[in-house]
Amino acid sequence: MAPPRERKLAIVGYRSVGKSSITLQFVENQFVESYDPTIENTFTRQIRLGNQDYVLHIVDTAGQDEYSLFPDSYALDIHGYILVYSVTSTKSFEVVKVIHEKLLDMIGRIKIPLVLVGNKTDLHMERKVTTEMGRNLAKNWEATFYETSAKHNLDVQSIFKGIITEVEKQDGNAPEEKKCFIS
Ligand SMILES: Nc1nc2c(ncn2[C@@H]2O[C@H](COP(=O)(O)OP(=O)(O)OP(=O)(O)O)[C@@H](O)[C@H]2O)c(=O)[nH]1
Repeated sequence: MAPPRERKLAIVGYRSVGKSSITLQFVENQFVESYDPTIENTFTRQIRLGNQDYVLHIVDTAGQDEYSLFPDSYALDIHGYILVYSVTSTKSFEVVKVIHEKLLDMIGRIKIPLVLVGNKTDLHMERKVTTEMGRNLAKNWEATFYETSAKHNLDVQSIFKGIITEVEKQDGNAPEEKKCFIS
């Protein structure tokens, strides 16, 4: 079997949308109710997609707003981006659009491997951003769209499977098989 491919992913979005919670669910199968703002952490986890192993380095970034300067380092060695908003926050949905613009500007390419994620779907009563709105935005970007609940571990794994597929596509290696085995 081919040696594992190392891929570095950045998870970005407005404050408190669940970036750390998604990362923690994926890497450690845990959910924490309390909120502790992130500065920056990198987590590592291995997954298998088709016949290929991947070592994923996930950079859990600090929450941004529309005025934040996007750190230059996020343009350098990142293979793919996970853009997250919360379905309970219109503001976070607006901010994710600004972040997308900044990313395109900074990287200087129209197409970069990214996925769009609407998190906190378990908070039905507090929902402000409809599935349709998220889907339309992703369609504009030609990106894959997921709605997730980090709390209930709903579709969290799909995000990582999806972003790897995007990274491979843009490297010109479409994975033979879409199945994802988590090891
Ligand atoms: N109900 C619910 N709460 C969530 C979910 N994901 C995260 N939270 C809560 O939302 C708060 C913020 O979550 P974090 O994962 O710290 O958010 P973050 O985007 O990393 O925040 P920053 O570090 O400020 O950027 C915490 O209290 C979490 O418990 C979810 O899917 N459902």
